[in-house]
Amino acid sequence: MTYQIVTLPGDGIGPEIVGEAVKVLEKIAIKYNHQFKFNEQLIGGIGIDEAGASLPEATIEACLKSDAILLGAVGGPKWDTTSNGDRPEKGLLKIRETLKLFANLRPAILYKQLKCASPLKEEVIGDNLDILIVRELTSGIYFGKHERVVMENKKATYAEDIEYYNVEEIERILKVGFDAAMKRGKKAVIVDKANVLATSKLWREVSEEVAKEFPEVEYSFMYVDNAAMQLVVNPMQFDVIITNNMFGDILSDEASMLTGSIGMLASASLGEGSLGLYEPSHGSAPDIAGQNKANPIATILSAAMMLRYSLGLNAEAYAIERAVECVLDQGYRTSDIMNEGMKLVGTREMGELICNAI
Ligand SMILES: NC(=O)C1=CN([C@@H]2O[C@H](COP(=O)(O)OP(=O)(O)OC[C@H]3O[C@@H](n4cnc5c(N)ncnc54)[C@H](O)[C@@H]3O)[C@@H](O)[C@H]2O)C=CC1
Ligand SMILES: CC(C)CC(=O)C(=O)O
Ligand SMILES: [Mg+2]
Repeated sequence: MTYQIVTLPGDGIGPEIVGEAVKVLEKIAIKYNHQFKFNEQLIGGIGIDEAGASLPEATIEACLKSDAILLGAVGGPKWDTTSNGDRPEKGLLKIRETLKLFANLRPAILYKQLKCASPLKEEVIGDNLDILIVRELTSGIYFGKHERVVMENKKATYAEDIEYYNVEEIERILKVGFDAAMKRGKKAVIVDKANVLATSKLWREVSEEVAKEFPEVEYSFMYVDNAAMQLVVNPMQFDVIITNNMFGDILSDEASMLTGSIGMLASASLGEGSLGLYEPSHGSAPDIAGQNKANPIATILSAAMMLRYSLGLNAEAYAIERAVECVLDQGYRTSDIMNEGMKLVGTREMGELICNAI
């Protein structure tokens, strides 16, 4: 069968890690007799440089015609102050919004081989850590009004960012979260700041209603400040965490360290249909870009999620996940997950090793 895949390498380490994930998908295509047609498009800083926009029209058109999208990362100091107000991150937010990808699934899974790569004590992370963060992705403060008003009297200058959620937006992400919990450990924690925020209070009300549709799911609420602490004190208490756009962004970076590195955390951004966007949870890592140092595993595992969720290729997704485990079993590590006695490899070598293990 033939599948159309748009690749959006983006900036910084993006091209390096997407390159390795494409190699892995090419190996899958050979082994399982599929055809993946890759169509590379621009997004982020390179979009601004080469096409004058962080999300060029041609990219949107290609994505809409595709079966799935694989993205690297966007951003970098070069574009932190552009003259027309555009910046790489705007392209990322816009593609999520345009494709209506409201549900961001970020699994923080500890590979047993990486227990000692985490800065947390082994007894804290346990043996089977597997948390799914379900993050709302197309609303909240990232999509509210952002304004800066400069007054003549400098002291009166102000800026504001508005957090907005309506019932429909909250309901649909909660349903994704509760549904995921039903297929896992049947436990959901809704993370908010309901002791302060009106939006969080609304999330709680809607949660009580949605929960009635999932009577088997044991659910509770937790304030985000406590959740940040609980994730490092007792991460094993969590099964599914459901939360808003900004809290999910922050907590998923924190949860990544339970797995050893942000370079291990894959993600899937999904909407109502089968079209999805798959990307590692990390950014463009300008500090290591172009040095063959980036860990490509988060992107490779995101490609596995793409096979599972958008293309329905479960066996193939599983083959990638097993290949990653096999390479970790053999002791190969990129520098972010390196430990004594292990074999240090670069981005390209890690990609090759995973291909060879398929
Ligand atoms: N989805 C996206 O495209 C995102 C883009 N960004 C953008 O990325 C740029 C850098 O942001 P930062 O805050 O530094 O976050 P970052 O996630 O790019 O990097 C944070 C730290 O993690 C390390 N790191 C990240 N990915 C890694 C990997 N695969 N292997 C090994 N180490 C890895 C980096 O070297 C750095 O030390 C900014 O322009 C930011 O706006 C940030 C987050 C998400
Ligand atoms: C750069 C942001 C817009 C996105 C982000 O940090 C993320 O999705 O993890
Ligand atoms: Mg982030």
